[in-house]
Amino acid sequence: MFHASEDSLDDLMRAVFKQLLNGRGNFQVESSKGNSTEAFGALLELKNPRARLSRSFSKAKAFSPLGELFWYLSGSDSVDFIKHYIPNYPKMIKDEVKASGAYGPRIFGENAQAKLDGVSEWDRVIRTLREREGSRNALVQIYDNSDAKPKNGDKPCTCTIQFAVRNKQLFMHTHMRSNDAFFGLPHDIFAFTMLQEIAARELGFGLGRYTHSVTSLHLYHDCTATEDRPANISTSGAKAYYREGFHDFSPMPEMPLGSPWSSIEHVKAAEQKIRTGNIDHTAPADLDPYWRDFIELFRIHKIFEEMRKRGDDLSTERSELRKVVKMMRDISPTYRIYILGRLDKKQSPVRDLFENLS
Ligand SMILES: O=c1ccn([C@H]2C[C@H](O)[C@@H](COP(=O)(O)O)O2)c(=O)[nH]1
Repeated sequence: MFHASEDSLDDLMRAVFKQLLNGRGNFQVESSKGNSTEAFGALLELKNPRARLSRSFSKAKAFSPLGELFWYLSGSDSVDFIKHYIPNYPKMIKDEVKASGAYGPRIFGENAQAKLDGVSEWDRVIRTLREREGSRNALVQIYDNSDAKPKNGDKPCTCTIQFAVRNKQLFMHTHMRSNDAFFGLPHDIFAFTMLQEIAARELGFGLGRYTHSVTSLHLYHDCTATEDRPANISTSGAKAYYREGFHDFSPMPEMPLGSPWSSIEHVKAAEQKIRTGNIDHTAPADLDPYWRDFIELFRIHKIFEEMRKRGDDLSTERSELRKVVKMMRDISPTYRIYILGRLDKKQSPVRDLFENLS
């Protein structure tokens, strides 16, 4: 069995890549999604669940995990929604319209209606822990037996998410049947630890540790694109990441105290407006900066997406980039590296535009 317990997502990924690139006892597995090296039976622990974003040169991504989180919170199974943040999604699940394995509807109800009515699986878990802090029943089952039946359907990789209160702190444990160490793992840990912090705030407990068990934790071998699947650069990517050495440690800001759900509703509404074209949509004035930052990041992502679709050259100064610089001044410096990562900022004038940020 492989296990690792670390302070940050980067330290955890480093331990996982070390095992999958050079460790003992791994399996070589052939699957329809490509050949991979697998650690069978893995247990990971993130001691500081707020250190959930990579600060590395090659894996520092915030936009796609944040987009995926709000896809879950919206209870959506729309491929159109998630492909705005993860363009390869339709190819990965082989469906252009509906992600049948989407987690959001299973946790919060379709389009989060059950959450709005207070009858979702999430609400049941929260009630369970309110009634009895020591409960071992506060879990949501995501993978269902019926998922095994559709032949080519998108099957959830997550089996259960479970919460528990210990020493007045909210702990969370996720079990996954299958986890892609390079692309899936950082997204999954980000989303699940955010759900953990949301539940901790809703219940009024501190944030405990996050644990994550996986039956098949695997690293795909590099391969070129075929008609059926996109190219994969996981193994060379993991090697490049490993060569970077240790990364700086910078946890995300703490979520404001109190139930976060009214703020989440504001961000959900804003995300939808921005994604569907209203790029200038701004947050309500009284929204806490923690949540306002997410809205600004969604706006910045939309600006970059529009530029990418038009094929704009990101090394020249343009009005959209000046707008991004202006927005960056008002959001937490934690997120700057993710924004800079979207630029070809090595040359002036873009370099000067972003370096003069105070
Ligand atoms: O939240 C998710 C969803 C999917 N996957 C990866 C795991 C597998 O590489 C692939 C799904 O393939 P199967 O296990 O269904 O064959 O997607 C994840 O890592 N995390």
